[in-house]
Amino acid sequence: MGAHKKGSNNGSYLYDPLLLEGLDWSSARNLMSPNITSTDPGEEWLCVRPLQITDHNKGFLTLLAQLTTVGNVSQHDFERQYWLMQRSGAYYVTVIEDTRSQTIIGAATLVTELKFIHNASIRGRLEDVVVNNTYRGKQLGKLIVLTVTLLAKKLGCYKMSLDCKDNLIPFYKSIGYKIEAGNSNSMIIRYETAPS
Ligand SMILES: CC(=O)SCCNC(=O)CCNC(=O)[C@H](O)C(C)(C)COP(=O)(O)OP(=O)(O)OC[C@H]1O[C@@H](n2cnc3c(N)ncnc32)[C@H](O)[C@@H]1OP(=O)(O)O
Repeated sequence: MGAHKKGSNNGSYLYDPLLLEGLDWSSARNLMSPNITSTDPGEEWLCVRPLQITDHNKGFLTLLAQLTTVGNVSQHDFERQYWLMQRSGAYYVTVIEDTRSQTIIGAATLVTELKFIHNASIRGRLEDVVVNNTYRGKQLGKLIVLTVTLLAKKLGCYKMSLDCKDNLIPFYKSIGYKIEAGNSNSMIIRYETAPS
């Protein structure tokens, strides 16, 4: 399946950046005004691309700290996780860089999960969505979520799902996500030994 093929990148990206070039933005045409896309994000200093190993030095973890607890993640820890993700082929961590300051200002992850069901298909999960608070309200949240959502479709996922706080339901509804009656509960067990 496409999602788990080794990309043609030389190791400098988490996944093949060419995957972001052929996304079909036609279904998102009415969801944003003006119409921005991953290849045309509206400003020449904005770049939507796969995570790179050098993003540790571009504030990627500082950005994630605006989403949740990151903890003490050294460069070594970051790089180990990066290579494990790249080797698995299932992680599509996607970022927005402000190239003027070489800072990561937005991120979202598509995690793909191989299935036996649905004709041995793939499903997608949306994870770790965040936009730097000084850049919010400019459609970059919609842009990064739609980018990985369209990528999931392109990779052949039969569905994409997410967990979010109640106050974000309108945000996700505005870009096409739905609460399915009787089928939208999220349940959890938290393990005390692991950070929350
Ligand atoms: C699956 C997950 O990862 S859920 C976790 C989501 N991430 C977070 O909660 C981290 C902190 N929050 C953020 O980083 C940002 O607020 C985001 C990513 C949720 C939204 O980023 P933004 O760049 O501000 O989004 P964008 O400008 O595209 O906003 C789109 C719309 O959603 C609305 N919206 C954005 N954030 C919120 C919010 N927290 N609550 C309610 N509505 C919101 C905006 O008002 C806007 O509406 P409009 O188009 O009618 O004006």
